[in-house]
This record gives sequence, C-alpha cells and structure tokens, in this order.
Amino acid sequence: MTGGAKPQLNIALIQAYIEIGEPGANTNHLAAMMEKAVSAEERPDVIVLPEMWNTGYALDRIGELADPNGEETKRRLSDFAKRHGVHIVGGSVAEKIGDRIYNTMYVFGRDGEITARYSKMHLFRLMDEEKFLHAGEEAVTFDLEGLKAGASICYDVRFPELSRTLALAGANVLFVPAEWPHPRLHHWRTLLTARAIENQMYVVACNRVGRSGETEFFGHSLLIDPWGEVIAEGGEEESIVTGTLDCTLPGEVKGRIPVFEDRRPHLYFK
Ligand SMILES: O=C(O)CCC(=O)C(=O)O
Repeated sequence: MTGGAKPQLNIALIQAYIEIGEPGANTNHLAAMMEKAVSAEERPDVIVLPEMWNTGYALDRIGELADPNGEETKRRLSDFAKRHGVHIVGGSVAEKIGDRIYNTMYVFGRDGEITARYSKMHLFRLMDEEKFLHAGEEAVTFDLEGLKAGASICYDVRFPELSRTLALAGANVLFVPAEWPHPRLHHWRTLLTARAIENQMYVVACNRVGRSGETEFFGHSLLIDPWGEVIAEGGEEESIVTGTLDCTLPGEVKGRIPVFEDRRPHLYFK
C-alpha cells in the first residue's frame, strides 16, 4: 500500500450463470447483476466478473462471436464504472484483434478509464483453448487505490511462476476470474489458497455457475486473505459474493514471516 491509499476495499464477485454463445443475453444479465451489486447497502469499491462472460466456451463459433477489439465490452464497462464510481475487474471476454482471438481481461477505474488489459497466457488444452485462441505474452499489474493488483485467468493459477512474478512486482492481491468445473473443486480451493499463502497476498477468484453441455461449473467464488483464511465463499448457485480487503494486512503478514527476504533466487534453477 502507498500513501493516501484507501485502508479497506469492498469487493463484489458476480458469480453468474453464462449462456453459451449468447453475448447479448449475457451482457444484459451481467449488467443486471452489477446494478444489484452497486445498490447494496455496503457499496462495493471493486466489482469482479467471471471468465469469458460474453460468449462462454463457444469455441467452435468464437471467430464470429468475439468482440472486435473489445470495443463493445470496453464501452459498456467503462460507462458502468463511471456512472457508479466503482472499479471493475472485468473478468474476461473473447476479444478479436485482427484475425486473432484472445481471452482478455479489462480493468477500469472509478472514472471509467481503462487501467489494465491482460490476455490469458496459459491456454487450457483440456478444453482445446489453444486450438482457437492466442495466448497473451505479458504479465500485468494495476493499481487499486494504492493496493497493487496482479491479473490472472483460470488455468493460470496452476502456474505458481506467474503469481510469484506478480508478487515480486509488488502485487498484494491476485485476481482470478474463472470458468472452473467439477470435478476439480478440490484443486480450485487448494491452488487458490496456496497462491495466497506462498505469496502473502489476497486472492480474489470469481467463478461462473451452471451447466454448459456436459460441463458443470461449480461457483465457489473465493476471497482468501494473505494468511490463507477464507473471507467469503459462494455456493453452487448464482449469487453476488462480497467481502472486504484490509489493505494493510499483506504488509503485516510479510512482516511476521519474511518469506520474500528469505528467498534464495541464485540457487533456483532457471
Ligand atoms: O485447470 C483447471 O482445472 C480448469 C481450468 C479451466 O477451466 C480454464 O482455464 O478455463
């Protein structure tokens, strides 16, 4: 945290059902859930969306469904952020740039300005993602009112190298929008908790719910603190999961167990 930072951030995770291949319906549905989130008594400072919320995994039609340059997505999310004075970590959408499709997160500040763009760098072969999408090539951090945040998407969380890279760049919170299905709930909870503990950072993970073909997505969106304690967890139904980040806690945890001072990087294999 840097000087002048907000000491606490209220988070709202939009744990939504996503209709496969229906960007219009999904956009309207998520907009309605976001309106509900900002009308709560405890207003969120940050709204987080799930992975691929515009199209779901309609990969065989992704060329026609993806948002060209993300223009429509950016316009809508920017407008919402500005209208309600809220940060948005926009999950991810299928974004078309030239003839390439990316699985991309956009982040907006309270003024509606875009503050980050991250494209998923580890594509999930179990769902043939690599046959249809291009991988991002760059790790991304962004600022949330003095709290440095790192971007990742779903399968990325299986690669501790990415979250450690982000932590070494100063990130104290890791965002993980996802479409993570049964039967791997145990992996989801364990990997997210491990990333929080090993990097002494908050982990904020927003997963979709509902069935798509044979695949059942389980929700269980999670807010985990830098000790690995669960602050909030969704069930398997559609819901808005809320919790509060104490921006001073990552620093306190690092002070108690000096993991980052005790690293021996010169001994690690490259
Ligand atoms: O790693 C997993 O088990 C799930 C990953 C996934 O579904 C994705 O990256 O879309």
